[in-house]
Amino acid sequence: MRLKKLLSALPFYDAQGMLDDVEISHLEADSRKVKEGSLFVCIKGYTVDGHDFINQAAANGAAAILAEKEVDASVPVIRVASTQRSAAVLASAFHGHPTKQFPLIGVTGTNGKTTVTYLLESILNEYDQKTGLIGTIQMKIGQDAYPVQNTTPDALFLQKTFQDMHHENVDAAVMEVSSHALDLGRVHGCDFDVAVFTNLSQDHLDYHKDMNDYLHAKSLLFAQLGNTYAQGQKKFAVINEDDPAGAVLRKSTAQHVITYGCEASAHVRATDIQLEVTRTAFTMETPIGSIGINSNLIGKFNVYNMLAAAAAAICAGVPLPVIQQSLEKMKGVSGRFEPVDGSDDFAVVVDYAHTPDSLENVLETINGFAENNVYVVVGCGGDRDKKKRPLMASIALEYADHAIFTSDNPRTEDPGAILADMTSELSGSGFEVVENRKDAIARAVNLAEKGDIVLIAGKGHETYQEIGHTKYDFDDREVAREAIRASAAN
Ligand SMILES: CC(=O)N[C@H]1[C@@H](OP(=O)(O)OP(=O)(O)OC[C@H]2O[C@@H](n3ccc(=O)[nH]c3=O)[C@H](O)[C@@H]2O)O[C@H](CO)[C@@H](O)[C@@H]1O[C@H](C)C(=O)N[C@@H](C)C(=O)N[C@H](CCC(=O)O)C(=O)O
Ligand SMILES: Nc1ncnc2c1ncn2[C@@H]1O[C@H](COP(=O)(O)OP(=O)(O)OP(=O)(O)O)[C@@H](O)[C@H]1O
Ligand SMILES: N[C@H](CCC[C@H](N)C(=O)O)C(=O)O
Ligand SMILES: [Mg+2]
Repeated sequence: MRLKKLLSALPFYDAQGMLDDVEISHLEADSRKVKEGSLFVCIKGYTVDGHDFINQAAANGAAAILAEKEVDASVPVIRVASTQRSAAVLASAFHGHPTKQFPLIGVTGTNGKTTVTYLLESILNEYDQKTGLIGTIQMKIGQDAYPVQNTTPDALFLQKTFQDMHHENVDAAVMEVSSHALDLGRVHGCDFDVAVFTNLSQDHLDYHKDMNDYLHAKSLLFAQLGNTYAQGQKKFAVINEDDPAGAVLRKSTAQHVITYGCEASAHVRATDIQLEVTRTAFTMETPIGSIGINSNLIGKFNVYNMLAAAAAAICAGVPLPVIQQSLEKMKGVSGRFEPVDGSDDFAVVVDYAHTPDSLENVLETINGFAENNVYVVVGCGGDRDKKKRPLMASIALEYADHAIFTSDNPRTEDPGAILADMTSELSGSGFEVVENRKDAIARAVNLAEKGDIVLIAGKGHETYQEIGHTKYDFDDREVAREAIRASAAN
């Protein structure tokens, strides 16, 4: 594409050098991956500054540079106020505005995003729609899956991926939208049709200044839905009525608001909820009728996830019987309340709870079913919100009969220091510290007796443990299975 044509997507820019005949073949934010004809986007990162790699980009064949700072280069330089935001808009234009080609559903909130996107994928598939999916576990086009590094990838990867989805004829796409992505403008350039809010509780206070700042980032998804109605276009905000943050978020958009929850005022509402150890049943009342749901998903928090997915599916025009069939078929999401087989005496559950609220929800659910003792194995990630560490530890102690505190992904932090942060406010008994995660899981399994439940929290579907900058193979489910086998053999 001609650079000048591409730049018509931006309202303002300063140009340095001759742009007339410049042809752009590719957009790239990593100088090491620049090819002949790339537009190199300089991003001031958390670790390094992309502006420092202009020479390498030019040497690799960059046709032009998009920069925020004044820079010298042998190729034309386009200066903008925010390269991150401008790059998102340019990437959308470069790839033919792919998100205008199919409905896009974005899901944000502290907990439940992955679960809601998987529920939506399965509802849309049940409705014979081919879907795209982007989130924490993976990226999917139809049934083909690809690995991802971030829950919400950077804008250049995102827009290219949406173009691939369009070429593969997806009927709709569902994606998780993290607060980091909203704050960093990764989703600028996405034309969302439905925006879903799950809930807000403490997390990521290493990144966001405070809870208000975090809420503000979430609100950007709803603001991005727009405040004007295009001819014939219907856009929806799907909001959790029972979460106090919902009242703020609904004011961030002038589009239609559909609420869900257990309160009588919600548009999509759960009544007669029956929480059982192997299933959850409830009645779902909606503006287009009522259905009974008998689901394999466990816990009241999953009732909220199902309501959110159903409300978004209703907005996307899916009939109620299809929603019902799909929710009832859904087996669960990898690493979310996933049982580990192997013992006839006690139960072992692996779950991705890595925030205070999710840990509390899962432990509350387990306590509701436990015939005997509840054991929890849990740690906190390194290079992440330190403020959640003591909170998670006291929740573990409050709800479990015995807590074993261990390492999650220590990353570049000292595992002992993370554990000290977790246990700093605890006193008395009811917990122990076993730094090595494999040993901690084995310890819990060895302690468990008939009727007990062991919860292994925090890493869910992850198949690695990140220590320093290295990811070592580690899967809680495999480690637990091995520990159960070893304990049965003794
Ligand atoms: C804090 C944060 O968001 N960091 C993201 C950021 O990394 P960074 O700022 O460190 O990048 P950097 O290494 O300083 O590089 C800056 C620029 O220089 C370029 N560069 C660098 C080196 C070089 O030789 N040449 C060059 O051009 C880089 O390509 C980049 O464009 O840009 C990277 C590329 O897009 C991201 O992968 C990375 O996410 C890291 C891995 C991360 O952990 N992010 C977390 C905090 C995150 O975003 N999490 C959210 C929420 C998860 C949840 O739901 O809870 C998510 O959406 O994943
Ligand atoms: N609606 C919910 N409310 C509270 N906790 C939930 C809810 N849904 C799931 N959880 C808990 O949070 C954990 C993570 O769920 P899920 O992966 O769906 O959330 P997420 O928002 O995608 O998380 P992440 O921010 O890491 O991407 C689950 O394993 C469960 O413990
Ligand atoms: N998306 C979250 C996942 C946390 C998972 C937990 N296992 C950890 O490593 O802290 C994050 O990057 O903060
Ligand atoms: Mg997720």
